[in-house]
Amino acid sequence: MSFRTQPAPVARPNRCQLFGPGSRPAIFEKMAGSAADVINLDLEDSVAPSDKDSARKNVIDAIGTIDWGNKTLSVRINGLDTPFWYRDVVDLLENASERLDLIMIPKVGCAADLYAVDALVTAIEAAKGRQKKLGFEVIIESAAGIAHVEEIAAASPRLQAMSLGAADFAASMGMATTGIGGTQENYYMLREGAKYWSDPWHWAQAAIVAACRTHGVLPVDGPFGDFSDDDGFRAQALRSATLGMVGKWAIHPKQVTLANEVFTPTQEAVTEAREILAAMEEAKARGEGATTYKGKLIDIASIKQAEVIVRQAEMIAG
Ligand SMILES: CC(C)(COP(=O)(O)OP(=O)(O)OC[C@H]1O[C@@H](n2cnc3c(N)ncnc32)[C@H](O)[C@@H]1OP(=O)(O)O)[C@@H](O)C(=O)NCCC(=O)NCCSC(=O)C[C@H](O)C(=O)O
Ligand SMILES: [Mg+2]
Repeated sequence: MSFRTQPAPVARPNRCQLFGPGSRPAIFEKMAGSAADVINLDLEDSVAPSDKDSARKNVIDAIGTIDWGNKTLSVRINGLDTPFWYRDVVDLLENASERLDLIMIPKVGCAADLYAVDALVTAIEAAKGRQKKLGFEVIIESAAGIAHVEEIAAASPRLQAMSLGAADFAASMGMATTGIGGTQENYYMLREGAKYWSDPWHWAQAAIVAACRTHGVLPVDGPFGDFSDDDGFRAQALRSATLGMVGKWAIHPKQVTLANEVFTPTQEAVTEAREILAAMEEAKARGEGATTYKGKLIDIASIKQAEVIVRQAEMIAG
């Protein structure tokens, strides 16, 4: 381990982030009643430009009037390249109740993007005497975002989570696909006539996880567009969880259960992790740093791996 230790991210469940357009208030109660840990009310790309003002009003009203339970409540503002974002921030901070936990900043490209929003938020919080400090989450969904991912992860103490936005990311990178996440037909290796599909999102996910873990931010996988494909969603989510991501977006309510299942450690995994910890305790008592568990090597690094699973399970159980 470096002399600089790895900071822990905020300790709250983030297995599923359920999105809904701010222009569709009829679904807000349904979102609040879902099993998602995080609710994202959207002012950005699911809202037509002509509906931006009314969506903002819907969202501000809903923050204060709907019972969101113990969910983390987030609003996705418009991008910093639009004429809408400053009004989103000003109206939310001046008029929304303090039930709002986070704003999500889309299409961030550099640390200065967060600096700009932080400056505005900080000024309004002080002017309005808001007691609760607003948190941030960001989406990495451009070539600039992934190129500057580490400086973005380090950019603001308000930053709690970072997601990969596969749709805008693919567009910005010039990727030859209209798919949002998942397997891409033409991304395969060929060996002796057989195709072996690879994962075109893998490298960006790994870069996001590394940047997030370095700076104590939660890494999250973004949308999976084909909500009729449960197996495809599950496979994408399992890959993300294996890489170190803590959750995934749902763009339809049927994806919530799938995400919660994948990002909740199974009882079997928790039992095994606890057994590894117990085996290492016994090894330590014998003065050994390494031992075997079910015929495999375990050592001091195994303690840290097992602790990740146990901590996650305990945090979800509350
Ligand atoms: C995708 C949808 C437009 C589908 O809506 P709809 O046609 O109404 O679906 P269903 O008829 O199957 O709905 C079944 C019931 O579920 C309710 N419903 C629908 N959507 C939601 C929701 N998001 N939350 C809660 N409940 C929902 C319906 O009202 C039906 O209820 P009932 O009649 O009582 O049975 C729609 O799901 C939708 O708008 N999804 C969210 C879209 C969104 O927010 N997109 C933005 C995030 S993804 C993105 O931006 C890309 C990213 O930035 C990137 O670059 O990668
Ligand atoms: Mg996007």
